[in-house]
Amino acid sequence: MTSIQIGVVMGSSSDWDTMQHAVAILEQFGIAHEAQVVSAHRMPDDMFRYAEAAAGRGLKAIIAGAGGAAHLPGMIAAKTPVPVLGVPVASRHLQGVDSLHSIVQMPKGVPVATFAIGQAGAANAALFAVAMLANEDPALRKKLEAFREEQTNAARAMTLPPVSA
Ligand SMILES: Nc1c(C(=O)O)ncn1[C@@H]1O[C@H](COP(=O)(O)O)[C@@H](O)[C@H]1O
Repeated sequence: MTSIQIGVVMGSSSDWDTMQHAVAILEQFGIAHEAQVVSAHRMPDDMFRYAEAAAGRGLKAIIAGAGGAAHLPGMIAAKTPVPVLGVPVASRHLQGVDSLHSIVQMPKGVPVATFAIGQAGAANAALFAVAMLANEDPALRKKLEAFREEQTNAARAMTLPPVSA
């Protein structure tokens, strides 16, 4: 059995709409992963246990998404040396600016790599995790290069509609 390489955690099942875009990328690249709800606020003991066990379990990175007072990524980072990639989930009242600020402004010494708010940020966090793994995995590096080439070709093929104004 392949051991889990990337952990995906989120503060609530309401974050899944956003965070599933990270999981979709990991699936596309065939990365062994897990996804679950772990909240620093609502289940702090579970969050501590998850973070404390991460390195011993062989996780190479943890993608952590949360909205509002998004302390989850930072608190996980405080309890593990495994790299934490933070995804700000768009919140109901402040559109995720609160989430972004909560995640990005970590004190010196406890870094969280912070991505953009929402689905693109979730997908990019997963692509970043893939790029990290690809440093040690030539086959994965090839897949990533093919993905990027496809993206480039799609952008080159973009056309614009006629002026309608
Ligand atoms: N920011 C956190 C944490 C945390 O940081 O530990 N736990 C839950 N939440 C966030 O609360 C929002 C609303 O959650 P509900 O929809 O469950 O009320 C979610 O975006 C979640 O990430």
